[in-house]
Formats: sequence, C-alpha cells, structure tokens
Amino acid sequence: MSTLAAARYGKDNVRVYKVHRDEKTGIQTVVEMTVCVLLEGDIETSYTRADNSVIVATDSIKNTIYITAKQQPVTTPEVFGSILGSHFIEKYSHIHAAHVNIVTHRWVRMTIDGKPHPHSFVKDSPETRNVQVDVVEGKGIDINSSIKGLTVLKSTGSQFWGFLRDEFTTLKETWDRILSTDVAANWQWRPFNSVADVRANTAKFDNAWQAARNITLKVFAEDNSASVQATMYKMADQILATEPLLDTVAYELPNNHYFEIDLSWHKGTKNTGKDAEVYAPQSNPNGLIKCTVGRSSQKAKL
Ligand SMILES: O=c1[nH]c(=O)c2[nH]c(=O)[nH]c2[nH]1
Repeated sequence: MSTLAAARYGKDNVRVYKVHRDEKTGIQTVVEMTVCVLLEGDIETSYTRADNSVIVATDSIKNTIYITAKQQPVTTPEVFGSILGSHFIEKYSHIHAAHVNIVTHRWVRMTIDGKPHPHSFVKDSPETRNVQVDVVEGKGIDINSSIKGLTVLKSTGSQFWGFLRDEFTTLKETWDRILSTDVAANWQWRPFNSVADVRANTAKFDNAWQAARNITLKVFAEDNSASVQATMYKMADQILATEPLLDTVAYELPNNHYFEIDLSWHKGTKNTGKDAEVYAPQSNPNGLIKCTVGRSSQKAKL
C-alpha cells in the first residue's frame, strides 16, 4: 500500500499584462508578469480516490489571477502575491496553503529626445524581479524577493590568487582578470502575520529591490575583487544593513570565464598577460558560487 506523502497543484506560466493610464497626465505605466499559483490542503482524495469535488480547477485558479490583477494593484509584487495567495485560503476552507511565484519582466520607459516617453518601453535585458510568497493558514506569510538575469562584466579590478595548490591544480594565479556573472540575488523577509502587515510595509519592497540592485552593481564595479566569494559577501552584508526586516540575503553567481588566447604562433603575436586583448569567452564549464548571509545573531549552517 502507498500513501500520498506530499501534494500541491495549480496553474503555472500564467502571463499577465496590466496597464495603468493616468488620465490627467496621459502617462501610462505597464507591468508584465508570469505567475504560478500552487495550492495545498485537504486534497488527498483527489489523488487517492478520484474525488474531484475537492479540486479548485487550475482553470479557476488562472481566472482568479486575472480577476485579482484587475481588482488590485499588481505593484508591488510582494503585496499582490500576498493578496492573491491569501484569497485562496480565505475562500476555500479546505485549502490551507497557497504558494505564489511572480516573475516581473523588465519594461523600462523609453527616453526620447531626452524626455521620458508617456507610453513606450524597452526591454533592455532579460533581468527579472521575482517574488515567492507562501501563505500558510495560521502561520502567516513568508516572502522571498529576488533579482535574476542581471548580467555584468568588469574588464579589470578582479584578482584570484593564494588559493589551495596541490597535484590537481593547473590554474595560474592572477592579479588582473576579467570578471563576469549573471546575478541571482534573493532576500528573505521576516515572516508577516497578515496581508495588512504586508501592506503596512509596501514602500520597503521597492526600496529593498532598488537597494539590492544598486549595491550589487556598485560593489561589483568598485570592489577590487579578491574572489567571487569575497565580493558577493560584501554585497549581501551591505543589503542586510539597509533593511532591518530582512532575515537573510543570498547570492548565486556563475563565474563566466574569459580565457586568454596564446597567439604567439602567428608571427610571435603577444596576447597574454599584460598584452592580452583578445580573449575567448567560455560557455561551460563555469564556476558557480553561492552563499546565504544572515545576521550575526543567527547561527550559521555551514
Ligand atoms: O573567484 C573565484 N572563486 C573560485 O572559487 C574560483 N575557482 C577558480 O578556478 N576560479 C575562481 N574564482
């Protein structure tokens, strides 16, 4: 005999676009999101006994996402996700948890002849602003906010030396290298006890996203990096310092390698060390460096 150990279900990849038209100024503002909502609760019999009476159809879940987007502000995604998730556990007595994931795509207002355009936007990068909102009945709301797909490169100001050397080591030490990564950063908020608690902190969500983005870029640019590890820790440390409601900040950074090419075979061409100008960008393999930084009062799980 088997038993259902865990189950959740819902609608994924619900694409939603919302426009706000300011009638007075004629300025329009747009938001494009991809939403996933997964539900948990007393739904076991739908799996074990073909009992569909406990199923809120995934089609209805999709409809609810559209209606909530129409009736409520979709910014900030943290507040929208909390309202949406709470709806399911309040509306259906047998649903006890809702897991909402929102990916907000990047539409940046165009500047035309030096002026912000009222209704035209450009997608300048695949970067997204994301939230994972977990609403659990009786336990409150957990929110994790993140940035993904922010690709950066610096052509100097990065070193890597002093690392462990043994019979497996071939990498040369360097005091000047290219550093490039696709930033994935996330910050975990302290638990919220209700939608009202989330709403009361609305302004902090945009501020934290802006701070995380600015700090990531500034530290990346200005730090004379000893390693990806040391630089990412500085970023996380600074973000934690800006917002007391954050419990942890985490980064996942691939090290997108650029290899020097020895061109000495062609008429003695110098292209290594201080003469390196033409490099070969690598797709794989790549380093992948992760960390989660908490406050010193929290015990580290290493
Ligand atoms: O910043 C780095 N961290 C590493 O752990 C590492 N390992 C490596 O080969 N190059 C680098 N660079």
